[in-house]
Amino acid sequence: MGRYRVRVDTGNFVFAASANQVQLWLVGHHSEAKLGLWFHPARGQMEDFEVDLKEDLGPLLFVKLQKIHLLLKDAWFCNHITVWVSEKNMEEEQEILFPCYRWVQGDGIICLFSDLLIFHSMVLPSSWNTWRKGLPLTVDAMTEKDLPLDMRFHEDKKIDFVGAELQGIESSGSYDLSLLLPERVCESWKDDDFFGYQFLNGANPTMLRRSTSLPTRLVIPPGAEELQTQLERKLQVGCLFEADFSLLDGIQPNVIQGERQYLAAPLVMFKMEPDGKLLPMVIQLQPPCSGSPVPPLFLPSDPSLTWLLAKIWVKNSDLQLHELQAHLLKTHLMAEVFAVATMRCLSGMHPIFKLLVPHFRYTMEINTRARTSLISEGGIFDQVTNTGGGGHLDILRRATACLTYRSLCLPNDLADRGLLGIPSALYVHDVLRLWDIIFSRYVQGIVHLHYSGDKDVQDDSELQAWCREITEIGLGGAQDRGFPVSFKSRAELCHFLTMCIFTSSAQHSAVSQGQQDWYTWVPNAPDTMRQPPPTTKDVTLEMVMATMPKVYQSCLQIAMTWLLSRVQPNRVLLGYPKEEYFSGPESKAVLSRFQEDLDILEREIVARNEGLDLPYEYLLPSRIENSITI
Ligand SMILES: CCCCCC(=O)/C=C/C=C\C/C=C\C/C=C\CCCC(=O)O
Ligand SMILES: [Fe+2]
Repeated sequence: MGRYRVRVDTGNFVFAASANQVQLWLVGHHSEAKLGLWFHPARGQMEDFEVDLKEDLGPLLFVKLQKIHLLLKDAWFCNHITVWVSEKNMEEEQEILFPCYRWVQGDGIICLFSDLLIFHSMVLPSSWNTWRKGLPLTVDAMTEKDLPLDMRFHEDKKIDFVGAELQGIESSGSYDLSLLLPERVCESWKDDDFFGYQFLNGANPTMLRRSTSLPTRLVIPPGAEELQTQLERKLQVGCLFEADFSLLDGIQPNVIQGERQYLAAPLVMFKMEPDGKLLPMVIQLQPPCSGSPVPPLFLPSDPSLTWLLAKIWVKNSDLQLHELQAHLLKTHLMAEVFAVATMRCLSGMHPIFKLLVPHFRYTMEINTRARTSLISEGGIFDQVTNTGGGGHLDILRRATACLTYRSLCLPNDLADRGLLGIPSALYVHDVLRLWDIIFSRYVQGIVHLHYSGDKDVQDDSELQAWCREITEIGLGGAQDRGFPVSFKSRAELCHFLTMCIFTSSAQHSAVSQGQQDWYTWVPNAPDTMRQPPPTTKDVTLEMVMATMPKVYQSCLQIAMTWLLSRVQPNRVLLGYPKEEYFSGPESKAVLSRFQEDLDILEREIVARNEGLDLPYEYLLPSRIENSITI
C-alpha cells in the first residue's frame, strides 16, 4: 500500500547496456509485487519508474530482477537500484539502496539486498587453483577469458591495456629520456648518495634495514681491519644499515637464446650521514662458501669502474627481488588471495564484503595476465631477466615461505627494520601517515558501525571463515608466520582489514610507480647480467659493457616498466570508490572524513616535496589507486 519510486542505474562502460528486457519485483515482509514494467537498460542511464501498489508489502526486504531475452542474449551491467517508499502513514519518503555492481547474465532471477538488512545473499563464484606449488593459491583461471565476468577488465580498460602493450613494444627502442626523473637517473646514477637514496625512497624501498650487529656473512679479510673499525663505529651509534640479497643465493640463473646469464646474492652495508644521506660503505657480491676463497669486498676507494660494477650488480639483484617479492608476491598475489577468499566466504550483503570489494577491482585479471605472459614459460622473465627460466619461481617460493603477517603490516615492518625516526626516509613517513588514516578514519569507522563489540566479531561465522580461508587455504597454512586463523576483537579485525586495503592500494603504489622512473635508464638496474660477477678489482669498460643487457633486453625492460607504471586512464583513486555499497548517513560520513584526511596528507606531501631536490610522490593520495589494476 503506497507509492514506490524506483530508479535503475546502468553502468557507463561499453557494452553495459542491454537489448534484453528487464522485469522487476519488490519483495517485502508481507508480500511481493511484480512491477508491470519491462525496460531496456541504456548505458550510463538512470531509468525512473513510479508505481502505486494496493497490496501491503510491509518493510521492503529485497528487489528481484530478471533479464529476459527474445533473440539476442547479452549481459547487462547494473550499478544499483534505488527505491523511495512513501506509505500512507509515513511522514517522509524512505530511500533504500540495493547495490548490484555486477554483470547480469542469463535469464535467472537475481535478488539484490539493501545494506539496511542483515541477510545472506548469494556468494559470487570463484574457486582456488594451485598455479605453482609453494606459491599462494590463485583464482581458478587459465587465462583471463576463464574469469567470472565481474572480475574482468571493462572494455575501456582492456582496449587501453592491449593498446599500451603493443605501443610499448613498438616504441621502446626509440625512447627519449624526456621524463624528469629518468633524465636525472641518467645523470646521477653513478653517485654513491644517489645509489643510497634509492634504498630509502626509490622503486624498491623494502630491502633496507638498520643493522643490529655485523652480518655473519660479512667476512672481513686480513688487512681490512680499518673497514671493520669503521663499520663497528657506525653500528654503535645506530647509523649502520644493510641490504642483504641472500634470498638469491643458489638460484639457477637463466639461459637466454643459448647464452648463460649470471646472478649474484649481494650484501651492501651503508652508513647514514648526519644530513640524512645514505652512503654505501662496502659491497660483497656473493656470500662466503666453504671450500671457496673468501669473497672479495668492494669499496668506494676501489677504482671507479670496479666500484661502479659492484653497485650495478647490487641493483640487478634489487630489481629481481623488487619485482618478484615486493611487487608481485607481496602486493599482487596477496591481494588476489584476499579477493578470492572474499568472493568465496562473504555474502554480497556482508559489510566487510562491501568494504573490501572495491579494493579488488581488476586485480584478478591483471594477475591472470601476469601468469600468462610475465612469469609463464616463455614469458617476459624467461626472455630477458637473469632470474627467468624457473629461478624466478624458486625466488617466489622462497619469498612465500618466509612471508610473515608482520611484514605486511607496515608500521610493524618498518619498526622491525629499524627505519622509524629517519627524516630522509620519505617512504617511511608517508606509509605511516597513510596506514593511520586508512585504519582510524576508514576501517575503524566502518567496522564500528557494524560491530558493536568484540563479541559481534567473534560470533560472525562468515567473517571467521573468511579469515581461516585466507590463512589456511589461500596461503597454504600461514599461521606459523603470524597470520591469524580467527579474529577475537574489533581491533584485530581492523588491523587485518587495514593490511588488506593498504596492500591493495598504497603499498602497490609505492612499489609500482617507480618502475619507469628508476628502470628506464637500464644501467641503473639492468634486468639481466651476461658475465659473472667480478672476483678481482681489475675491471675494464669492456667487461662492464659485456655484462650489461643486450639492446633488445634493455628495450623490453623499458617497455615493460613503462607499461606497468604508467598512469591508468579511468583509474579509481583511494577513498573514491565508484560503487556505492553502503547507504545511510553514517557510512557516508565515514567516507567523507577519510577523504578529508587524504586531502590533508596530499597537501602535506606537496608542501614537503617543494623543499626537496627529489620529490617523493609515489604515496601522494592523488596517485594511489583504490586497487591493483596494473
Ligand atoms: C623486465 C623488467 C621487469 C618487468 C616488470 C616486472 O617484472 C613486474 C613484475 C611484477 C608485477 C607485475 C604484475 C602484473 C603485470 C601483468 C601483466 C604483464 C603482462 C605483460 C604483457 O602482457 O606483455
Ligand atoms: Fe603492479
